[in-house]
Amino acid sequence: MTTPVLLLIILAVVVVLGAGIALIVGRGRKELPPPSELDRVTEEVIEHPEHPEPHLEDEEPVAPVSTIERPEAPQGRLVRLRARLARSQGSLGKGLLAVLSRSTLDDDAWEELEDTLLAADVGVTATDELVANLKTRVRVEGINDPAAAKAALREELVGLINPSFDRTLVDTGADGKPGVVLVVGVNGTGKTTTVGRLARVLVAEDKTVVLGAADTFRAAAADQLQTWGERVGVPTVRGPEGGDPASVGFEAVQRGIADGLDVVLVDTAGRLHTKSGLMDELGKVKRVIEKQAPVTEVLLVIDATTGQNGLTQARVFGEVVDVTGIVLTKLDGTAKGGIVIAVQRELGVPVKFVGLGEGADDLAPFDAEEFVDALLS
Ligand SMILES: Nc1nc2c(ncn2[C@@H]2O[C@H](COP(=O)(O)OP(=O)(O)OP(=O)(O)O)[C@@H](O)[C@H]2O)c(=O)[nH]1
Repeated sequence: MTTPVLLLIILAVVVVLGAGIALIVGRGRKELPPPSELDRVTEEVIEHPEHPEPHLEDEEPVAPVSTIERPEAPQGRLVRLRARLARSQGSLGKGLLAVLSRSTLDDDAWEELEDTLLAADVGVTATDELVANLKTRVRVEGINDPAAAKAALREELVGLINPSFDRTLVDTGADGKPGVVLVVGVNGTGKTTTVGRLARVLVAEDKTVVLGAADTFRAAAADQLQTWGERVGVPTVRGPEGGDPASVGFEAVQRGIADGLDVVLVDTAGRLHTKSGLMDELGKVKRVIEKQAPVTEVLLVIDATTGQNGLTQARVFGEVVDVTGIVLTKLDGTAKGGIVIAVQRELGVPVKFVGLGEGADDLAPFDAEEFVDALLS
């Protein structure tokens, strides 16, 4: 072999080897996050050593929602939902009115009234109170016609639901910080749905919002929340599946402060009130969030169809996180609207919203008089 040919072969081998090495090195580099991302993660670990897990927003993107919706305006929503409430609680109202429209209110009639109230989950003490008050009024005021009896029943029911409770959502923060709303409850009560619907209510009021997906048990839950947000153009802060929920709450509020937003809505994982470890974790979520800004509202979501169990949940959650308002969901799926009275008594805090269907705007602010009127319509 001549020297030029030998040189050519050596040159070709060097070129091929060089290209191969460059390819391998290039692939290795691709797997590292960009330097700016690494810096951010490192900073977070240094800043919050108690939550060492890095949190990347929108880490697992879900399919983007193409158009941003305009949520239903409050007025139209109320008219529509009032009718639905009347339909769902119709049998309770009819039952009560049927008893009161009798020509004589004898012991049997009072007993029947009592049974109807108990069957609607009003609770024993509230039922006893209502029946005793009505009996007295019938006697003292000489009520002897159905219309007057209905008016007295209306007043007594409104009184039991306590119209003086302030039922406005406390979503305004102090010192230029956002309002922070923490949404808690047992599994499947409708927490994520409620956060999504509240975001829509706030967007319809022209407020700026960020969502915190502190349900890190299931990636699907964070996806679900993110989709709710995307539908109305609201961002979601989320963490890795199985990560620290307190960290996600902390970061969501941090984001709310940094971006000068009005409200941070934090969704939490469903937890059984009987599991003390999970309840402790919830207490921690609130404490960690409050390193950034005070939680202005803790909403406990209760499924109206769960009856007595809902009351036990209310008691235990109330002990751990100072519940300030109740959201009663699935009221469309039960005629046991009396739970409104029972749960307020149990916790001493107002029902602020009721869920009346599976639609995106099927959440209504609760109002004592409207509720009773719908019941007795
Ligand atoms: N009929 C009716 N269904 C509702 C209402 N609110 C929520 N739901 C339904 O209840 C189911 C559970 O809702 P989610 O929001 O996923 O409940 P969650 O509490 O976040 O559930 P976990 O994260 O598993 O604890 C969904 O199918 C909702 O559509 C309501 O007011 N009426």
